[in-house]
Amino acid sequence: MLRIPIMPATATASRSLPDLSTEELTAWMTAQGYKATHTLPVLREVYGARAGEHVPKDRLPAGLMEHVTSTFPRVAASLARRQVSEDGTCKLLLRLPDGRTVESVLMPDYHADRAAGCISSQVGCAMGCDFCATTQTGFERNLTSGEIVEQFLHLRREAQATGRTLRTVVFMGMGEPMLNLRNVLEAVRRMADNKLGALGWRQVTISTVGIVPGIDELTEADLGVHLAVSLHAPDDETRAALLPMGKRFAVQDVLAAADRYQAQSGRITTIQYCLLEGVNDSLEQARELARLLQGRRMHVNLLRYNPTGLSLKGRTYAPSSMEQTESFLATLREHGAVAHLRRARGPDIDAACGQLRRRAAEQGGKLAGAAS
Ligand SMILES: C[S@@+](CC[C@H](N)C(=O)[O-])C[C@H]1O[C@@H](n2cnc3c(N)ncnc32)[C@H](O)[C@@H]1O
Ligand code: SF4
Repeated sequence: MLRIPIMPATATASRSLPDLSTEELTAWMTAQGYKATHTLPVLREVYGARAGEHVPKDRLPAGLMEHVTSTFPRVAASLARRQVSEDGTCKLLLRLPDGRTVESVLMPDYHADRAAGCISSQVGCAMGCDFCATTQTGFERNLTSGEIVEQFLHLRREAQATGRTLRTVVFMGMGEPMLNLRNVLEAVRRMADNKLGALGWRQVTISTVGIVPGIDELTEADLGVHLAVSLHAPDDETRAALLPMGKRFAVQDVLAAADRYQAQSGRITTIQYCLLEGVNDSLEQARELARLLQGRRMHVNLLRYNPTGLSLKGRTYAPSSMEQTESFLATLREHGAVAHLRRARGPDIDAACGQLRRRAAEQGGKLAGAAS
């Protein structure tokens, strides 16, 4: 099987606790004279749903947590910027130990006590999708598994501060998760391992621009997370004009890989479709999309486009009108597709992925991380 090359994560100087694998933490603890059986309670204390509460203190030797966290901090990333929208969406810009920055977003749920988190897998992105702000500053590096998990911990703290529980995590922030799959899966294991008690597998969604070997590796990994595929057009020509990866992987091949994932995991695949005026929002395209999805266990998530200024190719995209959006949705449904319109989040802040980071860079003179 064709394997995608795994771009190595650049190691950062300091290591936080989320950066350590269970085996690494166990090795350190036993070298310090603690029992290997104390690893799990320590990890539960850090990642558990009610971190710090549900592990009775007397099950850990006195001073162990302090010893661990003074050696390996709970988080190494610091908060560089925070934007809160009128709708409660909260966008964080986190500064990594090497000075680079990534975005993570907390989105309140319809349930007043729940929230969803959107996290990044890479600093920047190499995929060059024409309407996405993330890729405009290029690709800098993969995030380590710890840096991914730390976003989850930051968002969970934000959620807790507003009386919410972080219930789901989607990899829809900066970067293409399939090109950093080893670290993404390692992070997912730490966030969603039942033994650690933070989330469940089905509370995690990995979104991809449609890297077929990556989807197949996810199938092999057999974790039972949800898969989202960013399709954005039903035909290869329109898709390839928007997403360069569309030239490499045809629509039918991407959907066939998603079928394989669905057959193995039992999970319904989400098809992400960002409506761009005059580009991919005709009713004929809606009919074609519905035809493609016939007989497949997939549902369409229509996204409102967040304008981001000039595109990579120097184009200016506009979101489809509400009228056209509703007609597109109705046409999909009339032709048998299961489809929903995703609520626009944080329209009054830099809601599009990559925007806050870009603005911070413009205001700060240069991109964080380029400081060296
Ligand atoms: C930022 S990507 C990250 C995950 C992965 N790289 C992917 O493409 O699926 C998450 C989703 O946001 C969409 N997106 C990117 N820029 C957007 C924008 N300006 N407005 C609305 N959606 C956007 C992408 O097409 C994709 O469906
Ligand atoms: S849409 Fe996804 S794959 Fe495309 S440039 Fe943005 S982050 Fe990268």
